[in-house]
Amino acid sequence: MSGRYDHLDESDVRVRPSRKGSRPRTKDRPAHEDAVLGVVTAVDRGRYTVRVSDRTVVAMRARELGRSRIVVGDRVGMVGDTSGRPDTLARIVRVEERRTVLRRSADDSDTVERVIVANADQLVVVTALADPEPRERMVDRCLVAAYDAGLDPLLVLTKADLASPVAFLRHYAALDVPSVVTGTVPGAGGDAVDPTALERVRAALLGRTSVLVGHSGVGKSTLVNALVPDAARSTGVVNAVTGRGRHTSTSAVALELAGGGWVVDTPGVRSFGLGHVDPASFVEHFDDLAAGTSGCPRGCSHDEPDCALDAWVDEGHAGPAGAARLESLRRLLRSRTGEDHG
Ligand SMILES: Nc1nc2c(ncn2[C@@H]2O[C@H](COP(=O)(O)OP(=O)(O)OP(=O)(O)O)[C@@H](O)[C@H]2O)c(=O)[nH]1
Ligand SMILES: [Zn+2]
Repeated sequence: MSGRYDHLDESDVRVRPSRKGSRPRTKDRPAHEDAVLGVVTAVDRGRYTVRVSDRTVVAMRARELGRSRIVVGDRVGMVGDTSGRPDTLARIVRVEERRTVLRRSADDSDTVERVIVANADQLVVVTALADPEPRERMVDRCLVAAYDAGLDPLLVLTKADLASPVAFLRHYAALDVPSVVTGTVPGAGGDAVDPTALERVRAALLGRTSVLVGHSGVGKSTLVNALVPDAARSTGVVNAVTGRGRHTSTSAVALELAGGGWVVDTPGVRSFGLGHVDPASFVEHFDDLAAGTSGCPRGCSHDEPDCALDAWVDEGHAGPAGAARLESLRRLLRSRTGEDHG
């Protein structure tokens, strides 16, 4: 980003719609000092849907932005017609620095990573307790992706009306991953999410930008529809065949929660390529273990006989949960590789 705006924070930027028909500014004036700021909520074939405080603007990218990608969650500055009226088109002239980036690569050996969501706070891993059976390995991989991206993980366990969460949650006890259990009201049809459970989910998402990921059939759409009843309308994309408000594109879309916060649905994302995750930096997410790695051989995978973490844990430096924490760390590290991409 240009250093020209370093002295500005968001509240300094004047937000006003540009007048219709205003002329392009001359080259030597500060570029786009009157840009209107917004958050990208959807991307579809070169058209960006951008939420400004009280309106939704459709924009295209200005040529001056070059090849850099703009993704859901990006905070952007726009010029041109930012009124949001039908058939108007604004121009995105800058993208603010990203606080976090959630990436995916097509698979573990793929070095081409794509940012899928910018500026998210939380990665919500939606897993059914039954029908389909929970896939621990896929959950592990999502947790690795969350830690790596600097997002807080949250487990949302659906279909508690069909099976108990106790056994599944045991796998995650040592990781201190927060979880919310939800289900539908028995006998009320598959789509009536239990209101008390829904409130717990809502509370966990309030005021934050949360990216939802989950395997097909786990009840992600059911949950999104319950959280954002007008989801279909607000995305403006309704499947012509089913009419059920399914996204026809596979790109992420951000939905605004009543009360504040965003839910980012990622219809096409079932897993994350984790080839870029390095064991040495990953262990830093485990404060109690990271300090014990100073005795490790150079380039230690932390999952080999010479790893110093076994002794560290045996000597009690990581507390009573140390052994379980180390086992969990190693399980997550192993989930990076292998065939099952969930
Ligand atoms: N018993 C029970 N059924 C549920 C629950 N949540 C969703 N379902 C049902 O599970 C099925 C799948 O739910 P969806 O919300 O479509 O799942 P999804 O995760 O969006 O899956 P895709 O549409 O394949 O992406 C539907 O038949 C729902 O009615 C739940 O908590 N309990
Ligand atoms: Zn080690």
